Amino acid sequence: MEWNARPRSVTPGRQRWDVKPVLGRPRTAEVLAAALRRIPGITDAQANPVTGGVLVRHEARVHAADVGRIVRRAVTLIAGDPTGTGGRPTPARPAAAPAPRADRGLVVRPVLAVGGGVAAGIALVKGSARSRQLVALGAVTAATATVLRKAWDRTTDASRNAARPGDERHPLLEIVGPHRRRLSRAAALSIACQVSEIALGTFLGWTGLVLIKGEAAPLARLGLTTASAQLLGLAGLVAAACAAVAGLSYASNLQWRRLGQDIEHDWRSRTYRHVQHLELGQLEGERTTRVAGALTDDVGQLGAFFAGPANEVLQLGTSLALLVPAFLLLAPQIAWIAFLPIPVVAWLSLRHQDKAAADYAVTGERRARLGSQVINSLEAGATVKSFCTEDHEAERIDELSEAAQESGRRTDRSTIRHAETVRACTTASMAGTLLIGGRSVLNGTLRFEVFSPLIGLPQMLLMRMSRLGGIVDQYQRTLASHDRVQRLRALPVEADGTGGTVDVGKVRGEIALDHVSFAYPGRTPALENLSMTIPAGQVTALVGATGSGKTTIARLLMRFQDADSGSVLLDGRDVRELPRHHLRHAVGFVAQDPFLFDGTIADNIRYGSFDASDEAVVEAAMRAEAHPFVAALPDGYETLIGERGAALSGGQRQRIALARAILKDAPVVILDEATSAVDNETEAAIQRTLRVFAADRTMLIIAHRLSTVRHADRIYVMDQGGVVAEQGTHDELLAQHGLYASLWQLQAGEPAA
Ligand SMILES: Nc1ncnc2c1ncn2[C@@H]1O[C@H](COP(=O)(O)OP(=O)(O)OP(=O)(O)O)[C@@H](O)[C@H]1O
Repeated sequence: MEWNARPRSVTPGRQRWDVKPVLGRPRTAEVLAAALRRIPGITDAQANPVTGGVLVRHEARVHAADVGRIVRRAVTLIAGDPTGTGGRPTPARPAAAPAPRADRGLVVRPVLAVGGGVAAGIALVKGSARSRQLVALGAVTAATATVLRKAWDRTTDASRNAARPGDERHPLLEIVGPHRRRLSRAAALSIACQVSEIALGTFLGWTGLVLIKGEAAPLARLGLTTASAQLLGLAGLVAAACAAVAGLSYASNLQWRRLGQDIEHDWRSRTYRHVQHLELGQLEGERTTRVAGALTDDVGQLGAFFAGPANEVLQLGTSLALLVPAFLLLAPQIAWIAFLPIPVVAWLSLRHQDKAAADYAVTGERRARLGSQVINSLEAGATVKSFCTEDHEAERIDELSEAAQESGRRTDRSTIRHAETVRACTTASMAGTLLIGGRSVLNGTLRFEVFSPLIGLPQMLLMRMSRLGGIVDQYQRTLASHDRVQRLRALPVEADGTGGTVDVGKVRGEIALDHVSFAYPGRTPALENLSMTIPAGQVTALVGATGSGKTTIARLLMRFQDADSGSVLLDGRDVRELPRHHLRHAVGFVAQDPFLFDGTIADNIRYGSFDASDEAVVEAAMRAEAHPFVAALPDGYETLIGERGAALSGGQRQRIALARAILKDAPVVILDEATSAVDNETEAAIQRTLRVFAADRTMLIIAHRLSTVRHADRIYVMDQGGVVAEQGTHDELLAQHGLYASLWQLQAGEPAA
């Protein structure tokens, strides 16, 4: 039989698999790896479409066999293999799986189990009816304890994600964070509400008793001797219990919802703050939609769990805490059947949880891809139309949407199947309680007065139990969301220099690169052993081949990236030692593709210099040659420019960005192709004003158009691999008859002198 996934090696915390469906399919490999990485407890996953190998790293406490099941399940979902075994007999545990945690329990538990089994056997064969019932109850309790213990172990293991090593708190406690007081308030109200509900159920049971038997003994003991007095008393009690249930339910629901909102707001603000301080390289390495998803859907899920399912869990717990002792005290002979569904349902939920982990991860990954593609296609509107590829884009979305729909359908199927199985179990148990309890009443071993009020109570509990599947479902989603948010929060923030402060007013602006080498991850070096000086108070230009590392130099100076070796110095101090904010306050930077925010022109010019006066804004715009076109707009500086400045031309956008940098008034200014989109005449005007602006500051101009830099004090001509091919003034470079001279000849159409 053909196989889809089989383990190649299994060592503690690490498994290698051969996975056929990823062979020669980079996209499938990517989706599988990303889906596996989403699963709580799996710290890393790589899939190689060339070799078909999948490497999974996981936390030490997650069992190797569980990881094996998850990998198979995810492969099955992605490959569409309905058997769920990868087409190959599934070994109970991958070949070299590590032994389960060695503890004394390995010896003690079997001994206890064998001893308990023998004792139970004797009681069943030789004991009385009562002892048989007690054995049944003991078995139910032991099964419940075992399954719940396993569930708890798993959830705590799953919570220890790689992002927070050493943090032993349960993820739910971590999610609640500082809102424990509200949680306690909400929990207290829920418990009170639950007690009222059980009281209401008991009163209704007593009402039945009065109607059938003519009296309810507990009420007679309260002095209500006649049936009509008891009914009247019960009416009052029922009304009071109803009012209490309604009031407490309202108050507790309000508290839970507020708790959910507080948690959501708190996590969103803290996570967004963290994201803002991430290293730029890290942020650029993450898909925007993925980050946005974590900040919206995932933090929403954290709050939603507390707004709903957490309350249900507590209500279920309270019902159990009240009903189990009540049954044990009053009707131990039917307690075992009333509570039999608990271990069964808990076990089913656990099994479902195993499957759901992989299902949700694959579904989530496919949805993320769909969302990302939708945004990409919408943003590329003009490109799509110009290439007439509307249908192609629609097909791409169709394909991704179908994939998401397919895995969503599978997830829904297994979730609904689980919920219905749980319902069947609880209903069967309800019927069993009625039959066995009824038989006990008939044969006189259970008094009707005791049985009557108890009949309705487990029903309430079991109805809640039937929602356990949904709660586990939500819990699973919450853990996965928590894990994704934590992974985002585990990305490193920018480290700050410790070499003292920088007084921006005193920065001279001398920049030096000293034997700098730098390569972007996985790429050949962008700069190799580069040394150059950018003197203070002068205009220096970088020109040369595309991809020769000009922008990279600016990024190293801004500390968007750090050099792999060598150093970048500002006024003789290594930029890595300076506080990033001080350094960036000292440098004005206009990027190749400047970003304009959705807002007015004035807001955009003022961005970062929020206290600047209107006059200062207009003056900066004049220096950037932006004023004439802004003044001609009907709303002038108050004109709204749309997302990314969509309502402006490329050249207009550049001038707004230039005005923003001018307003910043920094001692060092870097212009990276800052005027590449403006016409020659406007650029000449900008250069004239910039010459005045540059008089007392250091200016680094990166440009392809040589007319932009011909007046620079020094020009560096860069060549591939980040090396300086030539340097000098415009005239000196022309006289060299080298690379610069030929570029000039090409652009200006005039030969070098
Ligand atoms: N974020 C990035 N990740 C990986 N590689 C990058 C990244 N940015 C730039 N590179 C690579 O580094 C090299 C230098 O790029 P850089 O942008 O510094 O060149 P440039 O001289 O400014 O080019 P251009 O004149 O076209 O703007 C190029 O090979 C480029 O592909």
